[in-house]
Amino acid sequence: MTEPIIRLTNVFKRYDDTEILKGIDIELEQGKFYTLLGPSGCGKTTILRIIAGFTSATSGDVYFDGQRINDLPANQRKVNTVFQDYALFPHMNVHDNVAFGLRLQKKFSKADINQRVHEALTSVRLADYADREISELSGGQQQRVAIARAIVLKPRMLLLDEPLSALDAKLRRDMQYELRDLQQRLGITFLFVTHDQEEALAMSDEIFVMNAGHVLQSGTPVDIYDEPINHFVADFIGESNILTGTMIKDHEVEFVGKRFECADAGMRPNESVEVVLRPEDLDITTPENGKLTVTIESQLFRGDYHEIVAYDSDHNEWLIHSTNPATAGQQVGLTFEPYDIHVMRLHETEADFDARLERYDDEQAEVKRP
Ligand SMILES: Nc1ncnc2c1ncn2[C@@H]1O[C@H](COP(=O)(O)OP(=O)(O)OP(=O)(O)O)[C@@H](O)[C@H]1O
Repeated sequence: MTEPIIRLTNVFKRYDDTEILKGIDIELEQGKFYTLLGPSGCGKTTILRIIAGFTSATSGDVYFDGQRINDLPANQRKVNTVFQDYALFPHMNVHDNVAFGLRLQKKFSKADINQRVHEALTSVRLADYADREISELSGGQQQRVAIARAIVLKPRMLLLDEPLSALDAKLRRDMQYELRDLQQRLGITFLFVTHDQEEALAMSDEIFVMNAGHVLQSGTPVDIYDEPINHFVADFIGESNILTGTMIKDHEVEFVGKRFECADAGMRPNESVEVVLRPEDLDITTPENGKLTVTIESQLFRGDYHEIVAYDSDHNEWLIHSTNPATAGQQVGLTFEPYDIHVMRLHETEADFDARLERYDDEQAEVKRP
């Protein structure tokens, strides 16, 4: 394997008596789109700041291309940051904002600077806006100037700290496509910070799900969505029905007093577990054709599905995205497939989880999604 562009090993960060990062190990490969995802205050920005060199790790190591860079000043690192508030200079026009970092380096001719600014503005589709004042731009355009200002320096890596949070929903979605497209065109590594799980799922090659100073799980959006490692991840990513259950034996789990075939394996017989079923993997049918009977509490029509809330005989609440409508008070059967059941151990580390999946991968293939 080629050397990762960034490697953090056992990174801790303490402010006064508070431990903000508690042993972060991450590796980022060249040319991929990575996202740090987690609730406010979990330490995402602190990781960016350590990589950028704006703050240092209390302990642990930071490598860039295999070289330890803990003590390298920020301005000598081949990374640039796009901040949440853009941090543009309001008294300069678009061209001068983008040219600022190049001029500061004092090694480029005027013609070089003009050429590079033009290229950067073209990349973000603002080539015609070079002479505009910042105050004459929309929020989305200002965001693109901030990105142009970062990429004009030709960094090997771009750090993006919640860059879309100030935009309205429609613009935010457009910018998600644009950023993803830009990353692929430039071929440089992006490390993107967000607390928005939909944004992370839509944009990333790989996501690091964080909580309280730890990376809980890393993987592709599909891996994390389909195989959340624990309750926090299952709850944070997408919508979930999470139930307590018992793993009877490999490929057989019990919940709500019934036993079901499932894909999971590698737990102790009769081990207590949690079971995740995604609302979109459930549908409703007649009670006799269902795997479980539930009573409908309410429903909302959402355009392409009916969002149903129901309760089972153990009083667990179920969220169902059904293709069929239902009426409050009605008893219906729930349908789902063995591969829609995701079983989680109660206290499993990511390393143990990965090892278990690898061990049981062949067996899982038997009941996996076709
Ligand atoms: N300079 C500092 N001094 C003391 N505490 C700090 C400092 N910088 C950050 N913190 C604390 O560290 C914790 C993590 O902050 P960080 O900005 O990394 O979180 P985050 O996950 O990026 O959250 P958000 O999405 O709200 O920005 C927070 O509790 C914050 O108050």
